[in-house]
Amino acid sequence: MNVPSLSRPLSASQAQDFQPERLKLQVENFSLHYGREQVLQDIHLALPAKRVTAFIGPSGCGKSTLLRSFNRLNDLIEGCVCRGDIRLDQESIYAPGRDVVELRRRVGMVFQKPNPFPKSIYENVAFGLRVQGIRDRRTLDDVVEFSLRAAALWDEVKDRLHDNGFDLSGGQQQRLVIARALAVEPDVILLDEPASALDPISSLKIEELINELKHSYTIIIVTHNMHQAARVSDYTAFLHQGRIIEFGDTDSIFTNPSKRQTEDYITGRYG
Ligand SMILES: Nc1ncnc2c1ncn2[C@@H]1O[C@H](COP(=O)(O)OP(=O)(O)OP(=O)(O)O)[C@@H](O)[C@H]1O
Repeated sequence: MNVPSLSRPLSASQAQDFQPERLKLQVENFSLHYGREQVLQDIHLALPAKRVTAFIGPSGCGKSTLLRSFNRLNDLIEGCVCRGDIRLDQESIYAPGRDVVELRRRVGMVFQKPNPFPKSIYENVAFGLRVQGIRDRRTLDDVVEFSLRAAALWDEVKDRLHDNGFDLSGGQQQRLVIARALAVEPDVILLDEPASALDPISSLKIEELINELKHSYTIIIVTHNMHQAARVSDYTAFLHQGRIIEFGDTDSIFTNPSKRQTEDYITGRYG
């Protein structure tokens, strides 16, 4: 098989053809209902490792639902039923007996509104390790520093690690939440409109952070901001009424979409 260079984005057909070990997530014939309402229909997607994929589409088309399917957060919603499969590193995440706690450690999630815990900056980041029973101070210190550096927050908080997380600005809180997700060594980070509640400068900092993090993590971002999708993502999936209308490398989707619906959406004709 002709394996494209990882330094260049893939076209949709190349992504389908991509070597299995470099695919992080594969969605196969995936459908989801909330009660009687079908929200996702026959989704097929193949997402390469260590790349950023953006989900775009009009309000209510199912972007957040699809995002939540990658770490089975929808399981917590009563009446939610799904069919088909999602594989992480070739293994089904919906297989009977799958350890969902471990899945959510590997597939971390950051929401639109920063949600630090009412604890110190240090304890916010150390939280997941403490839950795992890790008590060794040196280990905790190292992971807290590593995670805060990786989230581009260390320099701003290193002298106030024992201040409450709520004392930070909104943008800093969002980076704190990202540090908390990084501390448990995820493979995948799901970002649901992570910058939409932030001011423009904080929003740009999150975008810069995403550009750094993609060297180490596979990232999926839901965003309503077309400029942001174009800036931060390598691939884009356009959803409409629960279906993937088009998926491909971001440059192609934004400059030369193959479907009329995609073009109408990204040029602001609807949605
Ligand atoms: N917990 C829930 N229970 C029942 N229906 C839900 C639930 N969450 C979402 N829905 C419905 O599922 C559909 C898809 O919602 P979802 O939030 O995934 O869309 P979205 O594309 O992310 O929308 P937005 O851009 O407005 O956030 C909508 O019709 C919504 O009303």
